[in-house]
Amino acid sequence: MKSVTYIKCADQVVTMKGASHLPKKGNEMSEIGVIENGSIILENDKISFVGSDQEAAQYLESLNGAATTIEASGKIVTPGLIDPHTHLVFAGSREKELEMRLQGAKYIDILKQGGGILSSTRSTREATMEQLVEQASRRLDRFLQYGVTTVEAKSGYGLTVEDELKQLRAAKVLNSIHAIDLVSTFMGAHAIPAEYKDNPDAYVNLVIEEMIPVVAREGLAEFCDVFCEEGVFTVEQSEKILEAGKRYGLLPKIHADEIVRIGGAELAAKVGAVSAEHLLQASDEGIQALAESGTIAVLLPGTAFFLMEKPARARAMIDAGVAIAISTDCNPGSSPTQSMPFVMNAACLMMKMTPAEVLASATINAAHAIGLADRIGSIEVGKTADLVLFQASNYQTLQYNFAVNLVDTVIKNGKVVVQGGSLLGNFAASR
Ligand SMILES: N=CN[C@@H](CCC(=O)O)C(=O)O
Ligand SMILES: [Zn+2]
Repeated sequence: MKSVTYIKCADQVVTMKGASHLPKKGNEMSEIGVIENGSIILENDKISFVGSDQEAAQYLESLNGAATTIEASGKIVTPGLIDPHTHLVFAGSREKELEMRLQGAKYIDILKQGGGILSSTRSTREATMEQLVEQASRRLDRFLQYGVTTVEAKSGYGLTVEDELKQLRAAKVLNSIHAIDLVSTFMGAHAIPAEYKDNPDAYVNLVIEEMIPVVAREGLAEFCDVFCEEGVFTVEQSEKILEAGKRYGLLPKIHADEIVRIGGAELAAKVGAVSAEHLLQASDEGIQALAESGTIAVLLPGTAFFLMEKPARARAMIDAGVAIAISTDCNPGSSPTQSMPFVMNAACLMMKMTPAEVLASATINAAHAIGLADRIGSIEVGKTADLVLFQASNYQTLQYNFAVNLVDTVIKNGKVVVQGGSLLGNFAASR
């Protein structure tokens, strides 16, 4: 039987209407399609009506059947938040590195000394796939409570064929058991593993010749990502890996210009990357190149916060016409958080993005960054019913009342999965 849900008279419905073909850039990022006193009707897992409450009542009558009503007065409704960049599946934690960094150690030097990503690689290699699923599903529960309904997840803590596959298979299991939808990215080029320290090119060959073909053959990822960084993968190595991924149908993404400006943004444009991530050090030329290639800048202000660095130049990017998405970068070393709302606050308060731009970055533009904008990221008829009801009477409050979780209700595929801020267990991970 068809289920009908009537979300009645929200103070605001933030629709993000009209950007399913191309991401919002420049001034478009401020056009977020707010309907005052708006209502939404869901039929099964799809949105079938968005508009004024009066029109909604008429539409409901035409359906001629019972509907479940969710009173939304005193709340706003947005599309489900989308996190387009996480390293969700890993074992272990690295709080000692925070202490080291507070005493002056640099994030990249900890990696060069065999810690950092390589420390998480050791723990992840030791874990079974079931243990990875168990640990990541708890993180997904938290994402859901923060209003996130879709998450991209990268591999990159295995760094052997088998361990990379183990991480990607864990993500596949999570996608099938958890309410949150996952999109997978292969990131075997996340670090040079210790056993290849003296022969990084041999590891690049392993990624290209063995890892990429098997990941593609097993259908375990949609995207291929590389940590293009001084002391990690060079621009040349990164290009080879991303081009190899493209030959196997894996769309390129790139961790670019995070710590040292080595031309990662320019490379992203050159290979036609879907997105370039981090970009703290991106040059004016790099930003211009991203604008021209239509590559989305996925900015990670929570990472800049946690690494105590200056964030990316979001305003310069918006002025140049680059489309921006934002993300938690959830990972054990540089951003151990699942809080999209906090990251949204950081985007506003550290990068001076307006509340409207922030919401566009966390919804429709994030959907574009993971290739799903035809299905999610906006509240439009025909789209998947992924929605968040926040305890707020206008969208600006989400950035004003900072570091507070204002999520009241989360609807995923037309079903309520968070109510009154609490997970409804039967929809969360089945553990
Ligand atoms: N910078 C590279 N990769 C991750 C961090 C991974 C880690 O430190 O474990 C990032 O995006 O921040
Ligand atoms: Zn990352």
